[in-house]
Amino acid sequence: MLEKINKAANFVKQKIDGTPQVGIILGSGLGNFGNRIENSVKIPYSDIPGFPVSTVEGHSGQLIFGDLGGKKVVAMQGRFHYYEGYEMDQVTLPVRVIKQLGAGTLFVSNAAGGLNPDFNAGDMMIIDDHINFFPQNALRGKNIDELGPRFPDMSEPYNQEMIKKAEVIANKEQIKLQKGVYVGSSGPTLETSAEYKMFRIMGADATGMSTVPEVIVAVHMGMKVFGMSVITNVSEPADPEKGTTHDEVQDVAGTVEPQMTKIFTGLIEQI
Ligand SMILES: O=P(O)(O)O[C@H]1O[C@H](CO)[C@@H](O)[C@H]1O
Ligand SMILES: Nc1nc2[nH]cnc2c(=O)[nH]1
Repeated sequence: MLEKINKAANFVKQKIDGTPQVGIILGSGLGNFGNRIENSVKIPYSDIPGFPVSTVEGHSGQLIFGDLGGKKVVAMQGRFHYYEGYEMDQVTLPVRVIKQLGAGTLFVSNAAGGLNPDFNAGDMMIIDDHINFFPQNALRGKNIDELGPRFPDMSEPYNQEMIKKAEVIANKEQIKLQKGVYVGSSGPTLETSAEYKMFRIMGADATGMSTVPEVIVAVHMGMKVFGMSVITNVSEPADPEKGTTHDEVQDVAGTVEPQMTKIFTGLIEQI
């Protein structure tokens, strides 16, 4: 695994000039954020040794390195999901490569279904905590001691200082922000009505099919993590007959992306 990480990181290092301080993972419909990165170098995943390829619509499949908020950043325009058939070490390989490139902070974003009855489609939620409901932990298998401990502490996976700063930025920019718990499960099915209810009873405010494995691996390596969900649909819609489609998920996320950009950029300026 270490060899795989180094090989991919060394390939990327040859293509870029400087060290990224922040890694950013862009969720479904949020890829346009990548186009806001200046002086960008784009590296298709298919060129990077050992990288999987994106198979989901709205995840274009490239690393974008460049300047944002006065810092060097590297963004994943497209992530890998467990439901695509990838093993957990493939899903999380880019996070390990991003750390190996030098980034100490990870920003994650996703499109998610709202479970909290106070949430509406189009809301943004700061991820305060998560529930790992994937069938496999991302760190299952022999621990890679060079990366982190066998039993990583998960009492505060999301950096509380960055959460407070994000709330200040949102207040100043008059952006409405929710805050809550994200539950990650494997998908690709969206939830039945009973499953949405179960996740709510478990204590979650939003649900999706990503993020948790990436965050676990990042925390294992001692990275600081900040996460945001865009609520693209809700578990109790006004018209229950309508259902949820991936097109709708991408459309709603796309309309909220400019606000997410303001929060992410504001935070990066303060790092
Ligand atoms: O979590 P991201 O990648 O934003 O995508 C979310 O949107 C897709 C479903 O429409 C699923 O992949 C779900 O996880
Ligand atoms: N699991 C899950 N993932 C999503 N991604 C966007 N909306 C949803 C949802 O309602 N459930």
